[in-house]
Amino acid sequence: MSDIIRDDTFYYCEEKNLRGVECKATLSHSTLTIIESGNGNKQRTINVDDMIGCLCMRNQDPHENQQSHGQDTISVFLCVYYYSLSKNFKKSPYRKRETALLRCQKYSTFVENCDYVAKWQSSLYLVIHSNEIYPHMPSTDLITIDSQRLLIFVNPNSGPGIALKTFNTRIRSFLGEANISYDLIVTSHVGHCQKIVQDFKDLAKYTGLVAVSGDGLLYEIYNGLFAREDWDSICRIPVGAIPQGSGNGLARSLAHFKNEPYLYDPLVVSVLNVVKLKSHEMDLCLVNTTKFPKLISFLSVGWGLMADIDIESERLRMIGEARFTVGALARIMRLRTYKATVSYLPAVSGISDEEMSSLPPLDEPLPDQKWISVTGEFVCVYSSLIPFIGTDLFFAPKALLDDGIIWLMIVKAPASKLQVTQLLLSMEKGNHIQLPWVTFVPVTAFRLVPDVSVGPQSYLVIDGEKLDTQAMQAQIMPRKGRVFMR
Ligand SMILES: Nc1ncnc2c1ncn2[C@@H]1O[C@H](COP(=O)(O)OP(=O)(O)OP(=O)(O)O)[C@@H](O)[C@H]1O
Repeated sequence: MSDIIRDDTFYYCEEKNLRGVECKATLSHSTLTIIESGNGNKQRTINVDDMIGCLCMRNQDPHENQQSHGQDTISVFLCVYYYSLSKNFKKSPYRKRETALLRCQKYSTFVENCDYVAKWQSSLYLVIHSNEIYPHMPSTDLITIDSQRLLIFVNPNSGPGIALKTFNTRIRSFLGEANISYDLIVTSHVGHCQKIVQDFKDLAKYTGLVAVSGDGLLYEIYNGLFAREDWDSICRIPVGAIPQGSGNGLARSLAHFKNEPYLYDPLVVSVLNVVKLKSHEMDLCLVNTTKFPKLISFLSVGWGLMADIDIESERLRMIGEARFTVGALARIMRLRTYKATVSYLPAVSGISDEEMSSLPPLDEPLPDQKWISVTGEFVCVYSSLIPFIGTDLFFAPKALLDDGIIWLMIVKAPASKLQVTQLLLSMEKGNHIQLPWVTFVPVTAFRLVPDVSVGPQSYLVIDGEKLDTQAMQAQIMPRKGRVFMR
């Protein structure tokens, strides 16, 4: 097979037998195959896609040294870490941590065996980790694992407040197994992460920026990047999402794209997306509001019912994502409607890139052509770039990372409490888009002008972050950002 990168004889070891059984190990671009010598039936195939890293280590087993009277001082071990897809007792799929331990005794000295295992280790790194040339980096030198470094932000107050503990107890060991270097910043207040990203001189030296948090810290990362002078190049730095918040739409959506068993253990599938260091282009959205002329959104813009639920349930963040259910019940009991004009540019309207870059600003009227406007009372206006806006909120079932589309939902009044309940319940499976009283359209831009002169006001919520009700306009920025996804 031409695909073979390395093959050699090792001893396949288990915890209780560190001498191991002689085997042949063959590494290709897609698998590591270990076959017991003289017993072709005993074969183990590990998908490269499931591997996160490997370590080279010396024999540490005191019993073995006693048994062999200290004679085995030459062996070197190669430990491969992988997370294979398995099924639990309920037959639900999950990622199970496994290791393959191979003992090398090819040469008569420890140093020679060490050198040899190091060669295997380098080959494994090359196949496990993406060696893509990162567009945000100043140089196009060959990227090696030693030159990769992540800047990781942890929000200790995300969701139920265990993000830092989770980092120390679980995430750190994933990074160790993957041999990924990193700098860690624990955020201390609102806006801390955004300021660091905005002011960090040498940010392009990092392979990527990672948020161990909810979507709120990711919003700070994107807006910190957007505030930089080098935005046009630095926007290509990959961003990673490790979910610890009460709203984790991006992490959930990435798992959905890869068909990964997210619900069983959101952390493991999300860490896998980061440590492979493979990135994909992602649409972003430019949002102008009356008070904030330029914001970046990677997730959603909401106003009305769903925005109210998000904001009013924030004080329940300690209960994690269940806060949205409790908040929804409270809001449906006191259902409100709001007056506004909503205008949108359907994605099928065949608008050129040039026209997109010269859309009228928020304070100027929209052209009649191509734009559709609706004035009246609304229950909810909500948009998203990606499929999931929360773990159980499958808002835009057809959304892709880089489809160039803002998926816009408009729910006009009147709508009964029953209808609104049906809307929220059917969102779990993405069936809300078929409800006859829901308008769900792919657009490239939209404008919302609330009538602030009357009645109760809602919030304007961008990626889960609250603004007072104000006029806003959003437009797609196709493939402007990047995200870590294996
Ligand atoms: N140390 C901190 N203390 C309090 N707030 C912080 C801290 N660090 C960051 N923040 C802010 O917390 C907000 C919410 O963060 P995050 O998204 O991580 O958690 P979350 O529980 O999912 O919240 P939400 O669902 O509101 O986004 C962010 O907007 C960020 O500005």
